[in-house]
Amino acid sequence: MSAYNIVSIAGSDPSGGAGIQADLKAFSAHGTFGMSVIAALTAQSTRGVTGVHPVPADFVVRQMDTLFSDATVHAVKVGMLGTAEITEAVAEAIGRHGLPNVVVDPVMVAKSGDRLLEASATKALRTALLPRADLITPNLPEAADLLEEDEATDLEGMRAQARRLLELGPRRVLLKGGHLEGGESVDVLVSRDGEHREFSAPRVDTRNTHGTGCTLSSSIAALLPQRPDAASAVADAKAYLTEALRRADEIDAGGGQGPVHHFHAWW
Ligand SMILES: Nc1ncnc2c1ncn2[C@@H]1O[C@H](COP(=O)(O)OP(=O)(O)O)[C@@H](O)[C@H]1O
Ligand SMILES: Cc1ncc(COP(=O)(O)OP(=O)(O)O)c(N)n1
Repeated sequence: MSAYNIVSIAGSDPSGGAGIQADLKAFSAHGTFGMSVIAALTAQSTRGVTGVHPVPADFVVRQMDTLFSDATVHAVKVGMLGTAEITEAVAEAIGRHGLPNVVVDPVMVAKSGDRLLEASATKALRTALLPRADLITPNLPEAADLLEEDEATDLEGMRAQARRLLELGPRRVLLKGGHLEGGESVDVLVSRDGEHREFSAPRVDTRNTHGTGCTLSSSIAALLPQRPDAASAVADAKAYLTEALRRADEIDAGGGQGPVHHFHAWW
C-alpha cells in the first residue's frame, strides 16, 4: 500500500511529457499514489501547442470537492490553470479544504512559446494563489512576469528576485535557472524563515527538455511528505530530474522537443 496520495491540479498534455501526464508519472516514480484534477485540455505534441480548452471553473471545483470529500491527500501540485477564473476558484478550494504541502508551478508559457495562462490571469495568480503556496517554482520568465521586472541574467539577479517573490506571500520560493546558460543549471531556494540554499546540477546536453518544470514540481510534491524538510525534498527531486534528462534521448515521443525519462530507474 502506498502511504501517500498526491494530487495534481493542472492541464493535460496528450504527448505525455508535461502537465497531468508528467505529474502522474513522477508521483509513481517516487512511490506515491497519483490523483488528478484536470483544469484544462491542450492539443499539444513535442512540436508545440495548437489549442487550449479550459474546463469550466465550477467543474474544476466539483472535481476537487468530490475527491477531497473522500480521499486524504498528503501534497498538492498545481500547474497549468489557463484562466483567471480557474486560478481564483482553485485557490479558494485549496483554502477551504486546508490542503497540505501545496507546491505551485506558476505555468504561463510553454518552452515552445505558446501561452498556457491568459495574460490577464497573472494578477489572480499573484494575489489569490501564491499566498496559499508552501512552495512556488517559477522559471526565469515566470518570475519576471510575476514581479513585473526584467528577467534575471545571472545567479546574483536570481537570488534577489527569489527574495522579492517571497513578498508575494508563498512560504518558500524555488527559482529555477534552467533558462540561463553555463555548465551548471542552478536553482535558488529561499524561505520566509530566512533559509537560503542553492541546488546545482551539470547541464545535460539534450533538446529533450519538455516538461522539466512539471516533473521537478511534481517530484517535490511527492517527496515533501517523505523527507524531513523541503530542502531535502528539492535536492532529491533535482537529482531524479537530472538523471531523467540524462536518459531523455531513450524516449521517442515525436520529432520536436521530447520528454524526459520518468522511469529511468526501472527501464
Ligand atoms: N539542460 C538541463 N540540464 C540539467 N538541468 C536542467 C536543464 N534544463 C533545465 N534543467 C533543470 O530543470 C528544472 C526546470 O528548469 P527550467 O527550464 O528553468 O524550468 P521550466 O521547465 O519550467 O521552464 C530546473 O531544476 C533546472 O535547473
Ligand atoms: C499541460 C501543460 N502544462 C504545463 C506545460 C509546461 O510544462 P513545463 O514543465 O514548463 O515544460 P515546457 O513545456 O516549458 O517544456 C505544458 N507544456 N503543458
